[in-house]
Amino acid sequence: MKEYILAINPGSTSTKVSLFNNKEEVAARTIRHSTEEIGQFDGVMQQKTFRMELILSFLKEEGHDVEALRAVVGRGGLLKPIPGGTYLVEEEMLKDLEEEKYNTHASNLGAVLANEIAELAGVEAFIVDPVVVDELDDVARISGLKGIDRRSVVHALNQKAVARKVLREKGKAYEESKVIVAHMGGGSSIAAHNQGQMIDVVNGLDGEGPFTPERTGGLPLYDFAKMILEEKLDLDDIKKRLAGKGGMYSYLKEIDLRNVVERIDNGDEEAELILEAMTYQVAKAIAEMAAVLKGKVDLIILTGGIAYAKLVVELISERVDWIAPVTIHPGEMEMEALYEGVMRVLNNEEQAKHY
Ligand SMILES: Nc1ncnc2c1ncn2[C@@H]1O[C@H](COP(=O)(O)OP(=O)(O)OP(=O)(O)O)[C@@H](O)[C@H]1O
Ligand SMILES: CCCC(=O)O
Repeated sequence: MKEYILAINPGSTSTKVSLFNNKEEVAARTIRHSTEEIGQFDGVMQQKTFRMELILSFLKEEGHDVEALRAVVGRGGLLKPIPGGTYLVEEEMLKDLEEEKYNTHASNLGAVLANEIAELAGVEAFIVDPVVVDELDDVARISGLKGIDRRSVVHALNQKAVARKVLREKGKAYEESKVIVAHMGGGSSIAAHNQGQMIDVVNGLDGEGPFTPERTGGLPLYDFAKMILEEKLDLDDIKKRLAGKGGMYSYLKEIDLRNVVERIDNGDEEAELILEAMTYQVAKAIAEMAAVLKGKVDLIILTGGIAYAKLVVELISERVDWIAPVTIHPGEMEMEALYEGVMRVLNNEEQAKHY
């Protein structure tokens, strides 16, 4: 009987898979990929077969066959700007992802892998709240240079799921609240949620806002332009410098924040300064979003893997808790949010959207 939902969340260093049945996560695995494993591929799309085989092995080892799947859902990637919701994976979407029309990102594989497995199972594939969910106010799109618009690239899936959960626990509705969510992981995004709409976001992928373990965030533009010319960097070099080899890694050769905290505990002053700078920049981005919400902020929520670090939470909170109370929700709820998104469609509470 077709009863299971398979959720697939491809990240830069891992593929997370979960199997759900009847509101229960019956099996889950985070398959880690070493730098060597990933390094043998030219790009993200070339990793499709490699990751697909790992997902099929997961299913087999958990004692399930693709025939048992009722639907497959993947984390949505860099697509054209679209409203939030659950989308059917369709040809045009796959084409944009496979051609990397809107840039490269591990999550681009979400729809592609979901589609491959759904085809084997003879069922439909979906994505939910992809990273390009666009609810920006028009004023937020203006960059300051005609010809370049700001765009919404944001951990929409986790930001919205966490905001809904935290607010529900406080007896408030997401659609009636004004919150700032800072997702801090390998990448970071900070968004102003105005009664259910992310009306502005600090988009770390495009080089805005705070640096992260591996990304630069915003840079002094003139000096970066000089660096490009002096070092004769091509577009691939620039992308790597901005995401992958930027941020904390460029100073400390470290992307695992736990190791940085350990270095600080052992008296490493450079590590202490860099960590303080990262939290300082996150705090500034939160305050920027407070201005977007005209100072009327019900809650600030810190989430993502980095929110597990007590020191980070303390350093950010002491700079922003004058704006609104700070709540933490470490880690992410992405797998659960993918499942819930699909079930809303399968239960006819919502219509699947077309790309
Ligand atoms: N318990 C912890 N204490 C401190 N830092 C942690 C902890 N767990 C994870 N991190 C840090 O969080 C970062 C990764 O966060 P996360 O797992 O959210 O990222 P990701 O899923 O790879 O990327 P993204 O969140 O951008 O999708 C790493 O720097 C990691 O060291
Ligand atoms: C929000 C997804 C893009 C990123 O990794 O920052």
